[in-house]
Amino acid sequence: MELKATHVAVLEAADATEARSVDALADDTGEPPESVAGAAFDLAERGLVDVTERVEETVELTAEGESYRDAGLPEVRLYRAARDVGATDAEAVPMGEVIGASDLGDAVDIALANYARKGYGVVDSGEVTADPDADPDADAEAAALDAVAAGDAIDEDVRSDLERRNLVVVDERTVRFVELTEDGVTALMEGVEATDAVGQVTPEMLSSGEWRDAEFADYDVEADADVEHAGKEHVLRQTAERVKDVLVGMGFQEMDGPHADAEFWINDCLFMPQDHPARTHWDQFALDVPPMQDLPEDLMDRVEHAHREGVGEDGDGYHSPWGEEMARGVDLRGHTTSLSMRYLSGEQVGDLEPPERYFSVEKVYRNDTLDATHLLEFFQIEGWVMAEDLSVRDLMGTFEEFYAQFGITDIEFKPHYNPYTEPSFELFGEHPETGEVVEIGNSGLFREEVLEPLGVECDVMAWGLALERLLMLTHGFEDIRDVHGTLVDLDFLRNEEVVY
Ligand SMILES: N[C@@H](Cc1ccccc1)C(=O)O
Repeated sequence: MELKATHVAVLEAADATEARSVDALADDTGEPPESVAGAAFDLAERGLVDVTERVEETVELTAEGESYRDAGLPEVRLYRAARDVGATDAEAVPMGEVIGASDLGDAVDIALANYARKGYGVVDSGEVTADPDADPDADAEAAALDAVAAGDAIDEDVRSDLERRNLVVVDERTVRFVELTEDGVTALMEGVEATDAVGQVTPEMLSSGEWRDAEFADYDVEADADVEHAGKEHVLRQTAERVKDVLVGMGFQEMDGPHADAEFWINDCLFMPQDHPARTHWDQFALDVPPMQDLPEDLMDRVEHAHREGVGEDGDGYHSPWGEEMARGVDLRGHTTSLSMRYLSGEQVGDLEPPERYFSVEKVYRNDTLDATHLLEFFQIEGWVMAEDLSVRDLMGTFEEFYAQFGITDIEFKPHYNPYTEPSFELFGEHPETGEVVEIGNSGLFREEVLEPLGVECDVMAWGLALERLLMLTHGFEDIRDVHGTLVDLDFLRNEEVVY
């Protein structure tokens, strides 16, 4: 039998009693592993060898993982500090005191993000408890960091927690093994010879004229070609564009505005009291930049009045503190309702006359804990309709019409509370794979306390829907990180076409 030289070398190096790895064969033959793998696949097609594959994983500590292995996990250090200053499960100690007693530095947020999850205690309203029964010496994640450093296997669940915290990285590689078949053994016994047929012309062959006498190997027109993955629009972007088309088709115009905005537009205009828990850095990202100067003074006065005294005849404000300084602070917007406020106030495109419809499909930022259904930044489908005499039926009808365009016809509504809408409704849809009911949006009719300062005299119904959740319902994936970030499902992103 005549074979190409690499094929002969691979066949001779392969064994009938032991599957040998491509790397081992590459060492023996002196050929690069890719050529060995290519030859092995050709030989397998002729039935001379079997090729099997195995995915091998290696787990390694990241620099951050390494640093916690030395200094201790931040939540463990927080727990020890809390116990040192006398916290128990019944005795909460102010956060400042606990942090002061610790050596946490900028690891405080990381400590807090993991503290309760691991049962060390509770962090609430700036105070920390510490469960005396918790045993920091038995911390499974700390033990796993040591195990990884020693090259030992660790528990799957702990591993995914550590991966999520970016304390370990898992590398996967496919290892191929080649084993001689009976036909391969027979072929070797009968004798295989390397053809001197040339597979590829080289520049040297051309300049020396050697090509004239060479015998060329047949060109295999049936051989598999490499798959080239061209750049393409991300499925989320495709879906965003589709959402825009649908809303434009329903008569809406698009809004645009700053990602980093004054709290005034993000919160104060929305009648969110300045001491509302959602306005702390636990929930939103504050920016260390100068306060925003450029805010409409008269609107600010009216908003302040609504907060302090309320609006209308029997209105009653919050009687809680309200300060301009906080209103001028700049945050990454936690919702795009800040854009709705800018437009409704007339600041963005001048005064509006009903009926008007506006939308945006834009990014928002929240200090959430990353998990299968939460991201720290995601796209919100914001929208509002300004018209006389709107009712809950109009709101529901609009959603039914919108979601039907995506094949979703079983939307459910649940009464909800927002400081800025009354009534308010959360929207839910059924996950096509798990059957679970997933929250997909939040909506309502803006209150007088919001509309009057803005100078809007008719009704406004409004909503914020999550684009990623819409995609979960239409495509059935269960983890939002399949489309975002470092854990994305590349096959899905490469091959999925968005057709609604
Ligand atoms: N801002 C709300 C959504 C919403 C917008 C407008 C009115 C009511 C609700 C959210 O982010 O959840």
